[in-house]
Amino acid sequence: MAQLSNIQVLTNGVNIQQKVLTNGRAFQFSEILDGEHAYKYYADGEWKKSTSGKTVAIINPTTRKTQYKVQACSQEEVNKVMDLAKTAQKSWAKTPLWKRAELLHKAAAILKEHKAPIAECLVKEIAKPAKDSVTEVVRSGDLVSYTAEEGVRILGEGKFLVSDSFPGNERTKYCLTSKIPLGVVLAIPPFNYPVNLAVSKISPALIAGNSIVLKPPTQGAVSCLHMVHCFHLAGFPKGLINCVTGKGSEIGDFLTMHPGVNCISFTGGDTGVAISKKAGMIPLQMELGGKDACIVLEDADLDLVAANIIKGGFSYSGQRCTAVKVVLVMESVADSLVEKVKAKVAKLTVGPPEDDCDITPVVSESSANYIEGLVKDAKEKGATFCQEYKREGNLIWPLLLDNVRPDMRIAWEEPFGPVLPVLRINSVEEGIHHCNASNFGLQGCVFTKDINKAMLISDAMETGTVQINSAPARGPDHFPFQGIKDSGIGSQGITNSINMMIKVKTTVINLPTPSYTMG
Ligand SMILES: NC(=O)C1=CN([C@@H]2O[C@H](COP(=O)(O)OP(=O)(O)OC[C@H]3O[C@@H](n4cnc5c(N)ncnc54)[C@H](OP(=O)(O)O)[C@@H]3O)[C@@H](O)[C@H]2O)C=CC1
Ligand SMILES: O=C(O)[C@H](O)COP(=O)(O)O
Repeated sequence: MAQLSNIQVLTNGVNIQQKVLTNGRAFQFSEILDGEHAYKYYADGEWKKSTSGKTVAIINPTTRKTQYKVQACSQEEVNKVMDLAKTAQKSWAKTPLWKRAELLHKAAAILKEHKAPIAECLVKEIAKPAKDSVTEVVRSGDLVSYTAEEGVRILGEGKFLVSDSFPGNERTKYCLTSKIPLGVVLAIPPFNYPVNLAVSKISPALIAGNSIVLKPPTQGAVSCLHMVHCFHLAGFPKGLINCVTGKGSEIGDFLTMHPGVNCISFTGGDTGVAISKKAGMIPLQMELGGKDACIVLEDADLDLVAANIIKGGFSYSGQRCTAVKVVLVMESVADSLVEKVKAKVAKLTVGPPEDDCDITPVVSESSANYIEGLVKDAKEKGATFCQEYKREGNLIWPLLLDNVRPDMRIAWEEPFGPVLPVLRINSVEEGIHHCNASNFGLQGCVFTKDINKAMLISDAMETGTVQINSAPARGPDHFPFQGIKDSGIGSQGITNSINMMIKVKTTVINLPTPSYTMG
């Protein structure tokens, strides 16, 4: 039986008296609980039970048993939340920028203070290794603070234009531009970074004067609800931040096509392509799948390449959009590289996330089945297995597939799991051709000591980012992050997200006669 106790939290010099639930090892915020394992949703500054009377189960990927339950919010509740968000946004837009920033800094501090219980939810919901789970929460707090600072700088600046720079005009018009919020931002993050990819949408929206409706991924929802409670404790106005839970397949369309939504920021898979087709005339920020290629030239430092392939291809069991998803290596160095990678794969630890293993169970049984389908296809078509294929439940042992050919599915599809294909190439052009023939274009990387060649290859690769001599990565979080083709619309990164969540408004002062300053 869980126990209630009072814990004093010191945040930015402010004492917050809160009730927490001590469950043996970790503790959770009691207000957000509905019973011992179910959670409420958040609207109008309060934690509520859905009137639907239904809940959605969150399955622990390791035990494959129900770990938590969240409310299955109804369409009426979504309608209410949209109204609340619209009203709250109007007054928020009139809140001074420095005050918005102050609240964000406070939320960031509270979030970081609660890194342990939130990380524990990540371990249980998405089987992220324990240390990486803590890192995700800390990184999220830093992202929120950085956004507050960047927002103060970006949004505090407007433009002043004069008319006589355009042919045919006298200096009779002064144009003042400022940056205004869009309204209600709908934020939909994916399972693999539920906290980080939620705050990367929430904080730019808020600093720019927007309100938020968050629909967390089902796997990862409880971590998100804890994160939202940190914003609640920081003292944001009622109705400004709302979090509705439920299966995307059930309430997703209703949310994304809701007339109350003024902007959608989405990260996930093909669902994003469907949303883009259905959404109305509103700004979209879409961060979708990837098939990030790693091109290895003959002069590359193969030890560096092998280390980056391990980090890039196998961290969080390959469940990152920026994971290395295909290695394109020059035939002359392929044997040597494959041997080095094989040796490192053998050292990866495999097991539960609680033990901080390198390879942990993938998020769901359906995901594990999908990965297995790609492995079987590669086997039938003659790929070389560098390790024996092994699976127990959702846990798949790391697997390097050599001599993969373009007729195999794994050459093109993203496994989102710990299975990495190696294609041997005979020219740089062949590598670039394979990379550009993909329907994805998120990131890619090239390994060579020749910076001139690296630049030419980077320019030729049709991807949003190319990393030279390192594995693909989104971070640091203020760097621009974007995909082309089916990998996305628009650009993320703190600065770009703030700019995406505003509109420019101009006021033109028309003078009766030309006026030249000091003229
Ligand atoms: N480029 C990037 O940054 C990233 C890309 N990905 C991609 O996402 C895939 C796996 O992540 P996953 O979370 O499963 O991605 P999904 O696209 O399945 O889900 C992403 C989010 O969308 C929600 N959703 C599902 N259906 C709808 C709908 N009809 N309308 C609105 N929202 C909906 C999900 O909710 P629910 O969980 O309730 O279904 C979840 O919150 C990978 O294959 C990868 O390609 C993942 C992470 C990052
Ligand atoms: O969603 C993802 O997979 C991330 O955007 C990748 O982030 P990372 O490169 O910082 O791990």
